[in-house]
Amino acid sequence: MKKLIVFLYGVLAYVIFLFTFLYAIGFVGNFVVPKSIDSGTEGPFARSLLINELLLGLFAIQHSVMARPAFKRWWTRLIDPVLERSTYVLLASLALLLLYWQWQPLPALIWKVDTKLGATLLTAISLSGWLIVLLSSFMINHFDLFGLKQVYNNLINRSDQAMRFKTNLFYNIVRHPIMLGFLIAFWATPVMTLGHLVFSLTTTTYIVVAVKFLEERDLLKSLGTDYEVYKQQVPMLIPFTGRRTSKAAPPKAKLIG
Ligand SMILES: C[S@@+](CC[C@H](N)C(=O)[O-])C[C@H]1O[C@@H](n2cnc3c(N)ncnc32)[C@H](O)[C@@H]1O
Repeated sequence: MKKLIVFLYGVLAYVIFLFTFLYAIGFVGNFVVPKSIDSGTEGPFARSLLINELLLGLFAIQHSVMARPAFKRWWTRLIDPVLERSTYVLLASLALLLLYWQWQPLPALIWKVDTKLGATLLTAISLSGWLIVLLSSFMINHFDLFGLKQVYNNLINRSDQAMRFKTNLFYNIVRHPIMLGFLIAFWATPVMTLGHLVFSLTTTTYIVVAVKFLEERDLLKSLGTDYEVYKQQVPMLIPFTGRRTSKAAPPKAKLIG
C-alpha cells in the first residue's frame, strides 16, 4: 500500500511538471495561456523588477540547492530516497507556477519584428527550442530526470540505478542541449518587451553560472577523467565552437553519482 501511495505521488508530481512545462511554452510565447509574460496591468517599474527577480531567484535557489549531492545526502535522511527526485520536480514546478502567477509585466518595447515571415520564423525557432529541451531529456533519461522511474521501480520491487552518463545524439553536439533549448526558446521572439528581456537575461545568467560552476563541478567529481575528455571534445552550449579533437567517446556505462 505504501509503495502504491509513493508511486501515485510520483505520478502526481510528473503530471504537475508536464502542465508547468506546457504552460511555460505559452507563458514565454504569449499564446493560449490566460497569464503570460507580457499580459496584465503595468505596475511601478522598480517594484515590478524586484518582484520578477525575486521569483526567478526563488526558482534558481530551489533548483540549485536541492540538486547538490550534499543536500541530497542530508535530505534523504529525512525523506524516503525514492521520493527525492519527485519532490525536487514538484517543488520546482510549484516555484514556476508561482512565477507565472505573480510575474509583473514590463511592456516597454525592445524590439518588434513586423514582417509576417520574420515573426513566424522567430516563433518557429522558439518552438524548436522547446522541442530540443524535450527530446534531450529523452536522450539522457526523461523518466529518471522527472522521478517516474524511481517510483515505478520501487512499486515493482526492482532496484534502481543512478542515471547513466550519455554522449549520444544532441549530447555529442553540446554538453548541455536542454539548457541550449531553453536559451533558444527564451531569446527567439518577434516581440521583445522589457519584461521578456529581464526574464531572458536573468535565466541566461543563471544557466551559464549553474552549469559551469555547479553541475559540471559535480559531474567532474563523479565521472573524473571521462568528463574531462568529454569537455575537451564537445562544446558547452554553442554548437561547433571550441576545440574538438574527435567524436565524443562512447560512455563506458558510467553511472552519475
Ligand atoms: C536538468 S538536467 C540538464 C542536463 C544538461 N545540463 C543539459 O542541459 O542537457 C540535469 C541532470 O542531468 C545530468 N546530466 C548532465 N549531463 C549529462 C550527461 N551527459 N549524461 C547523463 N546525465 C547528464 C546531471 O547530472 C543532472 O542530474
